[in-house]
Amino acid sequence: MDWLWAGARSQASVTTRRKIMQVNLGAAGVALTILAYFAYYQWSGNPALVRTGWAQLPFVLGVPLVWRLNAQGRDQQARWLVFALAMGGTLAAVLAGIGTALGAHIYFLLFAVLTLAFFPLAQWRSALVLSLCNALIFLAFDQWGWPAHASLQALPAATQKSISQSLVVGCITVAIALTALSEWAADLNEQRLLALADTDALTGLRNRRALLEALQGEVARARRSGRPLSVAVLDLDHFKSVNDHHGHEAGDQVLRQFAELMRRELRGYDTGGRLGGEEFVVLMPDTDLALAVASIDRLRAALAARPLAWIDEQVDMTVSAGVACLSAEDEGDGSDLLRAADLALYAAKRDGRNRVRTAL
Ligand SMILES: Nc1nc2c(ncn2[C@@H]2O[C@H](COP(=O)(O)OP(=O)(O)OP(=O)(O)O)[C@@H](O)[C@H]2O)c(=O)[nH]1
Repeated sequence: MDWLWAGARSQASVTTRRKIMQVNLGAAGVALTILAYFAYYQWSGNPALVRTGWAQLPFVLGVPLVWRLNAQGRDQQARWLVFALAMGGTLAAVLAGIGTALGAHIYFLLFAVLTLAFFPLAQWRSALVLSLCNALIFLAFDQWGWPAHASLQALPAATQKSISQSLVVGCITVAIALTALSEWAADLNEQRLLALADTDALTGLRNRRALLEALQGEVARARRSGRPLSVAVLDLDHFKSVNDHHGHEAGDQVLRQFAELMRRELRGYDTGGRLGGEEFVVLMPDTDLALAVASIDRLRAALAARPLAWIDEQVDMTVSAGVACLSAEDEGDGSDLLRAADLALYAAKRDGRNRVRTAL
């Protein structure tokens, strides 16, 4: 799927991402249409159709270039190129053998409409120029026509009619497929953006915003069900010295490796996230204080037992944690619970680090 995202990932604007993905899809549509007709024309054995297939084929070669231009951030050129390929391919087909008698030039009408969808609003002039060009080419062919190759004209009227129908059906199918696919791509894009908004870029864990939102949800759930909810705040010990001795990159790597350890060690229904800096949080629904402490202590022990790796060096790391539990009698909300866990964390630091303490 990388070809679809090529260039869209790095864009800040949702609209630009969407347009880039549409162009990438459009390029795939051009390639598939040309290849499908190529196969059909070769199979027919009619010299005019065979010629038409070969005349269109070179335009497929430009499709990877569209994806590449998008990947390089040259999305405007990519947009023009995809239309140049589609228009060039159709023009070659009409002029090389199929002519206008069978209605192949209807594709120019399709391009006239698609242009308006593929160009962002900010480039409406380009879109309009290209759309008008396509509409004019269609009208010119429709008015004056272009003769088909003799061998096509020699085909029985019924065969000519079915080819003509297949071209119209093909045109409609391409339009529907591209519209549906671009909606699907936009949807994927939106889901991806939503996920990104909840994700900490460095560790891939939930970020502060998502954690606080999940915490409020879990508190409400715990209140409804009367089940306990535990929260742990964890802070890597003397993390500053990792940055100071090994550099900021090493610090980042340590944070990523700790996040990986959290994923491995935590239970499936716990939610881990990074609150910021070297501070992490674990939400443990349906978990009383004793069970939560045991769970977090297992994570602490796993980190203490295994140095983290940074290039050829080993970084000994430990973590301190504070755990608090919301029981049915407690009145406080999510922030109170987090504050209690934070106070317990300070106690763990004060008592010598590399330990788990609980809120009173
Ligand atoms: N590499 C890296 N460092 C970070 C990041 N966020 C915060 N830091 C650093 O983390 C360090 C935190 O240092 P302190 O708050 O003094 O805590 P500590 O050294 O872990 O000491 P204790 O918590 O008392 O054990 C600071 O030097 C920050 O610059 C990050 O995303 N990457």
